[in-house]
Amino acid sequence: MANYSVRNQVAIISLCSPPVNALSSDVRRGILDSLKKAEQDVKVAAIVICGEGRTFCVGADITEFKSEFKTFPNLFELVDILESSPKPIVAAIHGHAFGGGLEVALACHYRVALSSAKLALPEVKLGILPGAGGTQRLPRLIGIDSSMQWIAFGDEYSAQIAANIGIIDRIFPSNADILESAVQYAQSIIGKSLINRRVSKLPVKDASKVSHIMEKYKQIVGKKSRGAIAPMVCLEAIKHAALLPYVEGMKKERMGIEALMGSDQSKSLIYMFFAERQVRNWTIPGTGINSKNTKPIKVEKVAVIGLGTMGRGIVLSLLKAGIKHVSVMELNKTARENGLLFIKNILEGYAARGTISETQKRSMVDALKPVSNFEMLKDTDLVIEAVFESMSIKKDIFAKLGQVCKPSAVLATNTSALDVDEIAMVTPKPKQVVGMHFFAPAHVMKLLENVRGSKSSPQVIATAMNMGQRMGKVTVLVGNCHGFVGNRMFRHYTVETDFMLEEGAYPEQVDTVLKKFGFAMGRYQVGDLSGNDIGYRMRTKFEMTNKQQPPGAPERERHGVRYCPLADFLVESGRLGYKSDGKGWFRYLGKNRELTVDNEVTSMIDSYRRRNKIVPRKINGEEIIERALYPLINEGFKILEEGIASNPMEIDLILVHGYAWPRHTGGPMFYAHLIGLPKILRVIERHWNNAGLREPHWEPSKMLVRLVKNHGNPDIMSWTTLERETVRSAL
Ligand SMILES: CC(C)(COP(=O)(O)OP(=O)(O)OC[C@H]1O[C@@H](n2cnc3c(N)ncnc32)[C@H](O)[C@@H]1OP(=O)(O)O)[C@@H](O)C(=O)NCCC(=O)NCCSC(=O)/C=C/CCCCCCCCCCCCC(=O)O
Repeated sequence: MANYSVRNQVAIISLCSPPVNALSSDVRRGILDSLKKAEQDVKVAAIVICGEGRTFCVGADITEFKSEFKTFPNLFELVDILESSPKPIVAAIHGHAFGGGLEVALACHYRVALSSAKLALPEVKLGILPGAGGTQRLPRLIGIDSSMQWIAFGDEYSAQIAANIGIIDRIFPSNADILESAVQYAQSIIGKSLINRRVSKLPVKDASKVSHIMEKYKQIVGKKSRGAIAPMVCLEAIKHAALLPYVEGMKKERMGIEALMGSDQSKSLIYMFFAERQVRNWTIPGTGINSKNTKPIKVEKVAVIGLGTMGRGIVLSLLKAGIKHVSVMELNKTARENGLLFIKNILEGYAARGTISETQKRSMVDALKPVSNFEMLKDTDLVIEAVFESMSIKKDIFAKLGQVCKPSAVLATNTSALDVDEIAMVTPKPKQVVGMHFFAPAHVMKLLENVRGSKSSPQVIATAMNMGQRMGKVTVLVGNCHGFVGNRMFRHYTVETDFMLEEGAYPEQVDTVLKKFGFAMGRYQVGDLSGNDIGYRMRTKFEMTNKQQPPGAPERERHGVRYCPLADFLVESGRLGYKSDGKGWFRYLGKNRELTVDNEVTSMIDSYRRRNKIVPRKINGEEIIERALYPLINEGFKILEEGIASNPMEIDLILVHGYAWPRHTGGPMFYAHLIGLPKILRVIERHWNNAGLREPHWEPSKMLVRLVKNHGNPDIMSWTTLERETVRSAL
């Protein structure tokens, strides 16, 4: 709804729909009714639209997208009604003016804002476009070039930047009273002509350059938003602002939003939006323990052990989170000096770019406390161990931590696959131990996979979850198993793509198909970028690599299971990827590391096939997608079945934020839901029937089988509940 009052000739329409004043049908109706009152009241000479509570308005109510967003007044009807008002309207912005909220502001005749306010047209991130005139009004205010930048990427901008380019007419200090300031501003414009204040009537300044600008953004969007439809539709709509009168441009904008709204990509992106918020409400399956009934321990002093790649990133994340005391312990002198230098350089970079102020930088540097022995960690609240991935080294460290740290200290291990319970058992209080699996580089990557050990106490889990959120990470709580959620699932992707290489595909073909699906890089380029030796080291631990096999052992089998050694050959011939002189699955040439197909790799694959009498066959794109992605989905269901994740959203967040799964498909589980579970199961069963135990990753998840058998193609939101009911009724 909207509240209405009048103060000294100024009508105030305040949006009132906590927590973020989304433009639900009630709010739109409230604005319209209030506007009518203001227009009819002869004592009113100007109008202010503001937001109650923490923000101006975050845009259309996303929860209404399925139904109510069309009811009168629709948002695009409302903005035209506002703009045509005979009385001047001032938008008073604090907090956020996002999406439809900014479109409402653009339809007002003046816009004022607190300096702390943020503005954006982020609809593209939900797979739609600003369909309430945003693509037509913004170019008339700031030009085609800047509009494409704002709308095709959907990023937020400060009120000051918005003022610099002409969106905001007046900025007030962040501690000013926005309503009071806006009312005074409104009084100052009473009686002024509105001729140049109706944005839809303005010309587009850089209209003549539209083709050139369009080409530029098409290129950028093609690279940055691979496979996403909405950014291109946004660009098209903005182009029409330059070429057509407002009313005609609006028709094009309408066509654009009609094409996008309800599309699979938009559904996926909206699902992601809610998943990112839902994940804060963590729960331990089957226990009743959750974020609502468990309080974290107060954390003021944190320590990080190890200043290698992971440790450095973790320290930076803690500093950015505002932790004022971060002890860093690295016993190797060179690693310590390099690590500290790296951290300081990154902070310098943030300050130079204005991401943090000089004062913030200084206080972050002051917060760094190098320590040289375990004793110095005795009053630390949270210790994050980030040393080399070796069980014996980690156990050694935890045994020492268990002796010196105070009983309430939370002891976290940053491991990507090791058993958290085994590490915990060397301490006197295993309930204080938890896993915190960061992704490299930890100060950049948004994902944190927190691992609950079988003994971790609820309070300790809550503390790790809370710390992840303080660091601004998408923090997902998972159970303890080999590889946790992400690595456990992703392994199948690499295994099955390698099998396709054996059978007839080549790395460039696989990568091209995966990029078309939306991955920023294909499986083989990712291997080259992160280093093919990482997987090799892991396989070495399980005595699987080519070199470790006794003479005469079957080349295509390990421990009775199908195996493809091509990745081993690659590493054993020194082709680790980018880092080994640009040689990996591909060759990377020149300063720009241009990816090229390397005949040496092609010959290696061909001669391997000849040696093993494999007659290569043509593998099409559909088969590549199914075989690369479906085993991973199957594993996702096994993870749900075992309670390692408590719902599909958690799995999807992990794959999207940690493994670059294309966001616009919603992650593997949402993608499975879009494809339909019966089809997914059919393909999995076909492979399983053909391969059997030689390819165990195709063994269908029991949960998936049960869901399809009992419910056909149930909605993703009901999967875990239906599974629980089925299992309960079977007991
Ligand atoms: C940055 C934020 C604004 C704030 O962040 P933060 O402070 O961290 O708070 P959050 O935790 O994120 O949010 C708090 C709670 O609020 C909920 N929330 C947030 N935004 C919305 C929203 N827009 N709608 C509903 N609910 C919202 C959030 O879920 C939290 O809830 P909870 O506490 O977890 O329960 C951040 O919130 C943010 O970024 N929000 C999103 C902003 C955004 O994306 N805005 C754009 C929305 S889309 C829009 O505005 C579109 C406008 C054009 C519509 C055109 C309409 C015309 C259509 C006609 C065409 C007809 C087509 C027909 C086709 C057919 O027939 O089908």
